[in-house]
Amino acid sequence: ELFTSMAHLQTALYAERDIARTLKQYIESEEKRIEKLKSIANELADHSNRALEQPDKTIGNPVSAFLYVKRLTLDWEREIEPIINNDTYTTMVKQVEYLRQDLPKYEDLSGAAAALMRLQDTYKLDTSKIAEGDLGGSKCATLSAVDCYEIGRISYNEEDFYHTTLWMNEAISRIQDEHNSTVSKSILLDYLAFAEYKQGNIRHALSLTNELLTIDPHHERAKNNRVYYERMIKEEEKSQKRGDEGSKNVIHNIRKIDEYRNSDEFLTYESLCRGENTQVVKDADKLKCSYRTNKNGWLMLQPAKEEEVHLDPWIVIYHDVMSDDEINTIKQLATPRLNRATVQNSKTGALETAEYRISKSAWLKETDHPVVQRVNKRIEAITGLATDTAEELQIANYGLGGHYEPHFDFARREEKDAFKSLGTGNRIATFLFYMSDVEAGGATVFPYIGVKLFPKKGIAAFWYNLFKNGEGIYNTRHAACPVLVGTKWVSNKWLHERGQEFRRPCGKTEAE
Ligand SMILES: O=C(O)CCC(=O)C(=O)O
Ligand SMILES: [Fe+2]
Repeated sequence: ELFTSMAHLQTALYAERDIARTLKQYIESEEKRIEKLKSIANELADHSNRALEQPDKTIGNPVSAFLYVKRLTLDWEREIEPIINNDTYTTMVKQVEYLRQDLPKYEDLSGAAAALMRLQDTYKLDTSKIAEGDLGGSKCATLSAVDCYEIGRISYNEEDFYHTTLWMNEAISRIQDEHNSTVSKSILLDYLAFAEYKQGNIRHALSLTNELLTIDPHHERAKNNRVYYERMIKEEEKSQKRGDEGSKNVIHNIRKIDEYRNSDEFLTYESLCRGENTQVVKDADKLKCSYRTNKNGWLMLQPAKEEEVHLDPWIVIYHDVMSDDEINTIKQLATPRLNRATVQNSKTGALETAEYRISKSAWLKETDHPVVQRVNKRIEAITGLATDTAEELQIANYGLGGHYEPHFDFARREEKDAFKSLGTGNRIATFLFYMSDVEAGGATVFPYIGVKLFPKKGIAAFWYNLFKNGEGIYNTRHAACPVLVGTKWVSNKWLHERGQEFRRPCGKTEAE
């Protein structure tokens, strides 16, 4: 999901800046051109005025006649023509078109709306609070009635009538306080009534339609809908009198239920994201903190600050395990096009956008970068496991609403071939660095065991995904909660089975 990535939006900010520069430059050069055109026009007017007073004098004198003809031919072509026929405009249009490629597109708009609705659901936020820009973090923007209407329309087009209702209602309540909104109440009522009908609330749909008809008595669709809703309600009442089974024939198939979103797992995931203590975390009183040295020279000098957050499966956090400098370097290596520079072409004067693009795949090859090597060595020292390069550090940048639904990091039995191409076996363990603080949201949660980890810049989480016999530890199922306010950077290092024979010998059972 590119559109929720902060890095992507940041690229758009650079493009926006460059478009502004292009426009300003264009305006400046056009202003100069207009000045020149003005003086050309004045000159022509002056000359013709003077000459027309005494045409004979001007045209009759061979020298003046020569100069006059020269002025309108040679000089015209050399001096005037380039000012009149000038392609600054076309150049500017092309430049803006080029830069626009990096601006958000319509699919980004629906992505941003989807992110808002995801946050609304997961964090149980009031629609009006969201519209007020009140998301629990810093507040900076509010939504107008039209903005709410547009969000409602996006949901409507995706047949998400639940959110359509919430946002159209919000638009209606905002329109009362706005003077000249560009959306009318009757349009909002029209959408709202239909969304209510689609959710099976026919009586409510009818009363909204009646309200619409008091505002706009000639609304054709509303008149038809009123007849239709009234007939449905009558039929429903008739069948109820006859004692038929409910009103199934009327409302069947109207409600679209997203099964997964209503599953226990998903509901637990969401409640953990909200920070609720849904489950009793087993053996929470036995958790310990310690300094880990592993008799390793490097760790002896600077022990890893280990904090247990769960015993079985074993999940720990390491504090201060990545420095700000290292974090900045890794972010920079992983961010495409953030190091963009805008330069001026010396010949044409046009602005050119030079891209020092470091794509993700380029990053994957940068295993010899000193910071990457240092980080890998640290993981080895702390975990006692070898870091192969089958999967390099993976960097993720979650923006608004960015999330990752519940999953296992290891390959299940039935997907034996998942990591075959790597040739290094399954993911034995996960080392997950947090490279930013997150203002609100963005926790890593483990729905089966009730563990929630809140991001903090410089810490890392570690857990084994596999028992010693290679079986997957299903209780490590985890998810990344949607980012509510701020941006979240994490870096994953997956450790594989191969190469660990002496470091973590295989066992016949789960434990040993
Ligand atoms: O970002 C997180 O909190 C978890 C990420 C994760 O689980 C993954 O990338 O596999
Ligand atoms: Fe994961």
